[in-house]
Amino acid sequence: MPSIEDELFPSTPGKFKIDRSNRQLHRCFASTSTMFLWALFLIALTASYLSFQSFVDSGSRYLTASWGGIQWEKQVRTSAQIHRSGGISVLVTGATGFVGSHVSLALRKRGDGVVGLDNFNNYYDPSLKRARRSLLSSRGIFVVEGDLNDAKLLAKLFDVVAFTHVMHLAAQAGVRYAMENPQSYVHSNIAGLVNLLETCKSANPQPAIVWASSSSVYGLNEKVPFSESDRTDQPASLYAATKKAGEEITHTYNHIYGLAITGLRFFTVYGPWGRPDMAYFSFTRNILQGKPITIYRGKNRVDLARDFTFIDDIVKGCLGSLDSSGKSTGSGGKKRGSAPFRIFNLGNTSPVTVPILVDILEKHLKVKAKRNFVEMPGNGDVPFTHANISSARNEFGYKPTTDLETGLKKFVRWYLSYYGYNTKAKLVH
Ligand SMILES: O=C(O)[C@H]1O[C@H](OP(=O)(O)OP(=O)(O)OC[C@H]2O[C@@H](n3ccc(=O)[nH]c3=O)[C@H](O)[C@@H]2O)[C@H](O)[C@@H](O)[C@H]1O
Repeated sequence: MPSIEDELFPSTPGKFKIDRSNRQLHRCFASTSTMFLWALFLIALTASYLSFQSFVDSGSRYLTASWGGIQWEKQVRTSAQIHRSGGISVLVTGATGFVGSHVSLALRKRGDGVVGLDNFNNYYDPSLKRARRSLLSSRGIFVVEGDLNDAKLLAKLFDVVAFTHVMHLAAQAGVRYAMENPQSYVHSNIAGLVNLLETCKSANPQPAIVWASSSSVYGLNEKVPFSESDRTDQPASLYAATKKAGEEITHTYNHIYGLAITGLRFFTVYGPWGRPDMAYFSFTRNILQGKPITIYRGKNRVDLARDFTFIDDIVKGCLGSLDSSGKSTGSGGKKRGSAPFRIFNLGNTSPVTVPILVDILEKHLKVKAKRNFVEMPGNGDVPFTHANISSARNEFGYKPTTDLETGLKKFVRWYLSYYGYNTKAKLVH
């Protein structure tokens, strides 16, 4: 008599007898077809479960995510429309950030198509980002709320619009914050960048990319002014290291996939709608509130200096870079020929010390600062920056025109009005 095991597993090796009766063979075929039917049933069950799961997944994504759907696609398409002959269609990442919002408005003003992308993170007060978004929205610029690391979202955006250019400004900024939250720099400045490049390389047509590197890549370089060919292998902060890594990563995408890429080394950008984490901004807030400000000093009490660059000059540099970017040569992930790979300094060429910056703020705010000098902590800061801008000038006519005095006057006027101070610098609400 066959055992229970034989009945259930008739094909178990070593259990078949060569000399079988017809009845045994019949039972064997019967149980094989039963198994076959069970297998079919299980496959059908699994397939219907999986499709139900994907229905639930996509359904919940549409219910919870802030992107997707017919209406959303229409908004993206409308925002990307070009309104001038020879215009470009640009995906601006970090569109509700400081530089991103200014560049988006400038592109829109001259008739280019602009779609923004921003994750509205809370590195600094997101209400400022929302206010910038309202401004963009009032000019017809749609900002998609989403993260650079969302590959599906990026692919969808390129499905909906054949962007000619990407202005990549989304990043984890700030030199000193890198010691508090190092992972956020890796997430945005490395992983997010690679995700974006992956999407761009596969797009058909491939866009040209202009992106924000940083003056901080010069790190401990002491040769002044800083030229693009100077050494950048001594970063002083993780922020700087991720920006330097970005320059290397973009090079590989240019080399392998034929993406046209321009990296811009911004030098301490300031101005209206600026970043609250930066010194000129937080100094203004503290001075108005009667709180002390901390001013770092270098070795031997040497003042720190920055090549502070006004936002309008940076915007001109960004537009010049986009217009002279050249074309990517690849399509669908295949390189067809070489494409431009460029890196430019965008600075002001006239460094100013931090105490002088404070003098100017005091003058415009009409309030004395309570200065507290401390030795520069070893937290990633560098003693000075100074840009040589001849490459950008030769390539696309970059010429900064705003000195710190004029630029800070514009910033202070904006600050007082945005935060509701009256002319006597008192908080109204
Ligand atoms: O060019 C860049 O690539 C970077 O520029 C900017 O970095 P930084 O040049 O360090 O600007 P910022 O913080 O305004 O400090 C200015 C000066 O004030 C000093 N500083 C700062 C804070 C303080 O409390 N006291 C002080 O003396 C400080 O020691 C420094 O000397 C961007 O933030 C950064 O994201 C990146 O884009």
